[in-house]
Amino acid sequence: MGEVPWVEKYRPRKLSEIVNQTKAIEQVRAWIEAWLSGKPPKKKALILAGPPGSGKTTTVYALAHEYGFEVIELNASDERTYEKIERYVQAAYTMDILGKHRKLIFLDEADNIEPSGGKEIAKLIDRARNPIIMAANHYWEVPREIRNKAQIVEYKRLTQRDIIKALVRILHMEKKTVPKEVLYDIAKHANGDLRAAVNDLQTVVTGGVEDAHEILAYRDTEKSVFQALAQIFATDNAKKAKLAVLGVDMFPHELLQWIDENVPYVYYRPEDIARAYEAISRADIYLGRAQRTGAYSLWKYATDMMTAGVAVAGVKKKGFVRIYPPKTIKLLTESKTERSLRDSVVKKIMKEMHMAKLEALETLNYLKAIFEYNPDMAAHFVVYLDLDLKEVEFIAGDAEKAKTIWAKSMNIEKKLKKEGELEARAREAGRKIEEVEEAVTEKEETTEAEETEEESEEITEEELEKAEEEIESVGKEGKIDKSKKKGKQATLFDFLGKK
Ligand SMILES: Nc1ncnc2c1ncn2[C@@H]1O[C@H](COP(=O)(O)OP(=O)(O)OP(=O)(O)O)[C@@H](O)[C@H]1O
Repeated sequence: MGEVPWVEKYRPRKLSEIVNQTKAIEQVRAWIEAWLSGKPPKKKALILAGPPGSGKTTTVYALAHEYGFEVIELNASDERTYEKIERYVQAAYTMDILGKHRKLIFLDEADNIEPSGGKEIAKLIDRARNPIIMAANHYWEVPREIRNKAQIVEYKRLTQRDIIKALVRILHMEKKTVPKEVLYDIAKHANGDLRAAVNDLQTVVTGGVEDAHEILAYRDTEKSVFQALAQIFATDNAKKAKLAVLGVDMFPHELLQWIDENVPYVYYRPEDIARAYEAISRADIYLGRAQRTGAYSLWKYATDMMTAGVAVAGVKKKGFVRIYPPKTIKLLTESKTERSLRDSVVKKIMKEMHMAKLEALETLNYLKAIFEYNPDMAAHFVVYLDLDLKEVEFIAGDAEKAKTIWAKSMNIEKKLKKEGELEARAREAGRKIEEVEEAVTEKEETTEAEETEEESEEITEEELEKAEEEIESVGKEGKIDKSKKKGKQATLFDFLGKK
């Protein structure tokens, strides 16, 4: 039996113990008291909206505890959610004869509800005889029909100070200490997520503080791989396991290593371990095939196998599961610089090619192949994506190759610059010609009847010649088709037409 997860052990039992969410708690209290007064509030559902680990779930359980409700917890990604809500939505509101508690329906991850499900659930809210509370990280992703029927309660992102205070309290109760800088590091990396911070603290304390830095190095503002793995290993629900890796900033083969190495810590029965590795090996086959054939659409199936396939492999150990970073691969030695180079290249691909992150990661693979085999084309990408030399070295994976590509890209840049200048000059010449022509027209219109033809000829002739020279010089550099030159007027109109 594993150790009890500290996030559960130290979850506040009373609303008053919830840190730094005073306004939210007040709103929740007022709403539940309206239910208890016998006259349900205008909005029969609440949406607790805010970042992960800010106290939403904790609020629901503390509320139920204080006001005597039984929580019926449902997950939006569960296929049968609707059915289940329907069952409870109409359940007796008062305590029943068996002395059971009133029911409070808690629907987590409301931002994962499909729009069609949203309509159905909105209808159930209308009929509800029990309080319904939903939680969501992204309020605007909750279906509109549900948002219309629910009161929003906002949860703040916890500050580093809040997090440190909570961690110190836990350490005190556990009679443990960790160096101050580790504590600060945990709080910083948690990015307002107290659950992640408490899990990190337990990992560091149980695993020894020496490797704290190594573990914390993987935490960043994106969803951490630790959280994703913890979710995969905590569920038997295939859909939930698949969703867990969304937002994890990793290639599938890296993720596979993480899952692979953690399987033995999660499963203990040999047959379950075997089943999990079966799923992993299938994922590996898909990944290999994708790599060889360039059919990166296979990544999706690989990811499904390694998440959902592993999650349903058997009976998991109870309690806190410590997730270990993989030891056997280069991943660990991959320096921070390399990771940040990859991130910057991926960002550029996303921006210039209007792609989502996963597509950009796939594209990076194609680019790697192009940089390996086709330096000319690679050079065009360097210019197009505005890559710097370090990024080129990263994609090419070879300093010599990178140099060749870089030199080619410099030539392209030069050519483009020259073309740009030529175009600007051509535009300028065209502008001058227009000015002259306008002057001529004006002159013709205003010329007195007795004015000689010669005089007007004199002015235009001189100006036109100048403009012609300009065209001539641009034309020499290949920008103007001189074959069209037939005479003064013809050349001008040709050129203007070309503009
Ligand atoms: N404001 C808070 N005060 C005290 N403890 C908190 C607070 N927020 C989070 N925690 C701690 O972090 C853990 C996770 O919190 P909780 O489950 O309430 O997060 P959540 O907001 O529901 O997150 P998610 O959106 O990921 O479900 C809890 O066990 C609790 O110990």
